[in-house]
Amino acid sequence: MSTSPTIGFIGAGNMASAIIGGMLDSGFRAGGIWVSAPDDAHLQTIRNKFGVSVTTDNRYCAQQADVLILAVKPQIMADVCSDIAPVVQNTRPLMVSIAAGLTADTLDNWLGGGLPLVRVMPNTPSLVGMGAAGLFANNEVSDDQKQTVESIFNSIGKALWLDDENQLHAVTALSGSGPAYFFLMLEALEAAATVAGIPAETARGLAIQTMAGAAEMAARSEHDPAQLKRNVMSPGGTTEQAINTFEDGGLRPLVEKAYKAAMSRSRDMARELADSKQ
Ligand SMILES: NC(=O)C1=CN([C@@H]2O[C@H](COP(=O)(O)OP(=O)(O)OC[C@H]3O[C@@H](n4cnc5c(N)ncnc54)[C@H](OP(=O)(O)O)[C@@H]3O)[C@@H](O)[C@H]2O)C=CC1
Ligand SMILES: O=C(O)[C@@H]1CCC=N1
Repeated sequence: MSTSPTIGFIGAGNMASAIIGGMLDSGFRAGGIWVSAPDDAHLQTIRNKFGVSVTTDNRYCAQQADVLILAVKPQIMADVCSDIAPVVQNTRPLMVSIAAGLTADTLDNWLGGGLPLVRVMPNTPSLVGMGAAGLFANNEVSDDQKQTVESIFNSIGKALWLDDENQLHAVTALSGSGPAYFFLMLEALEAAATVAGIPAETARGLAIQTMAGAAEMAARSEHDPAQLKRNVMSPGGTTEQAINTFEDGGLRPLVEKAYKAAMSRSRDMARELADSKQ
């Protein structure tokens, strides 16, 4: 693979935009990126924002790419794959899918078989260079190609390889969906502080800074999160009251239940989508 491969994106939504924005910030060339999606007006917005090349023709985008990132909803992936299959069977780019649930075998089957394919479960903080991605490669992927995908996702955050594709369900429920869990916490904290009389803007600013500070501390500290939490809880103080309220209200089992619901949905999607096109 060349040192600066052309990267194609099929799909131009939330996740493709997050990855492209992060890649450009980290020094990838806009001239080396192609994006395809059905709505020309939306594509023009993407082109104006990022300076990338755009087309409404998925096959044309596929033809340009050394690395082709499939960034459409899982439910339309089969149609997209069967449309581009003749092109990619000819040009044999490194295929990358970021879709939740869809297995490498299912995707490879839809693409005509035998292609190098990496499944990635990224997340939206990729847009600000703080993404977290789990990666799994099928047997056709060379070490060189692995390095290429790793360098793309490391450029927008942290990329970690998995040996077992099944673990991607667990990663989806952790870091793929995870940003939404923390946004929910921000919403709830902001609402509670607003009810207590703090202006919404101030409440949001303090809540965000607190979440960012706690994450940075957890990342840098030699202590585990339980110890860091105890360090905030002065005996007989305020934090203890809040933490006891969370524990008594069943926050831990609720988190586990929510996590399992996301993981189970990922498994169900894999089954439903594989069955739907057989
Ligand atoms: N959102 C997230 O946090 C994460 C999402 N993912 C995965 O990423 C993938 C994309 O999700 P997300 O970005 O949120 O979804 P969006 O709905 O935001 O984006 C989907 C994109 O696909 C485009 N599209 C629709 N039909 C076609 C077609 N036939 N050919 C080409 N493009 C098409 C849409 O075009 P138009 O804009 O014109 O409608 C849109 O740009 C999913 O598979 C999801 O599982 C993975 C990790 C995290
Ligand atoms: O909710 C979803 O299905 C996708 C996958 C992970 C995050 N968003």
